[in-house]
Amino acid sequence: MKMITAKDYSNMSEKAAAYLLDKIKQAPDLTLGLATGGTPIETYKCLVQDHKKNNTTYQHITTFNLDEYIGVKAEDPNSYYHYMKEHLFDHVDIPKQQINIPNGMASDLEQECKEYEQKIADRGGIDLQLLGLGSNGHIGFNEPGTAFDSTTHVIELTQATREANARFFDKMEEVPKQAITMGIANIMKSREILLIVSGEKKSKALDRLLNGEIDPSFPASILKKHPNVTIIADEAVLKHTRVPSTFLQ
Ligand SMILES: N[C@@H]1[C@@H](O)[C@H](O)[C@@H](COP(=O)(O)O)O[C@@H]1O
Repeated sequence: MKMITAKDYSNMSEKAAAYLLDKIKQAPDLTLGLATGGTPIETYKCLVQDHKKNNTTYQHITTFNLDEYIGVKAEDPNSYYHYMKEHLFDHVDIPKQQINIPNGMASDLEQECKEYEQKIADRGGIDLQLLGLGSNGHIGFNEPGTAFDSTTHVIELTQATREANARFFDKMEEVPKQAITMGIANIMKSREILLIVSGEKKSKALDRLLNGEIDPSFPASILKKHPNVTIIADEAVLKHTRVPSTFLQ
């Protein structure tokens, strides 16, 4: 794993977007794994600004989102489908048929997971996966205890995750209890991973990732076994994180 440091959230977002754009320019038919949550919002904003200014094209890009809430309609402002349209897809030239997000309204969720797996496989896997870090170490919605060899599956969200995401909803009761998420094996199979982490509240999690044991009780810990992970972290998170010197470029 290597670490790129950023001054603050904006600077982290600019660096993350520049990193992604560099890869997109090198391989315009890239298969990108995308994340939601608060952390990537400004990264997407930078991609949109770049698209407007420099015309970087997404015509041949294929995307796979990590996860989606179960029981939230696509048009609901809290669906990850809606989030992606709002923050990225409606503002760049990616063809709709190249966008993949699990369908949390599918009547047969097991079948939906299988089909999502197949779509990823048919595309030849993910080239570059963008990741955020949950405070409890979740990646995608792979909560603590999720098997490292898991593939796309239905997950019960922990109370901590529901509380962390409650800020996007009107009431706590509206926060879904389940989601579909790519598994840890899917994430680990991506050829490259870009993990973005910002803010003091993520210090404990980043510290555990960098210094703790590799253990399913902290799903992100498996990233240490991936051969090509880049972390972009801002000063606020790094202030209370012990960074082993081997991680610094
Ligand atoms: N499912 C998402 C993850 O993909 C995200 O990376 C993580 C961190 O979220 P945030 O960036 O809002 O801190 O939790 C969310 O619940």
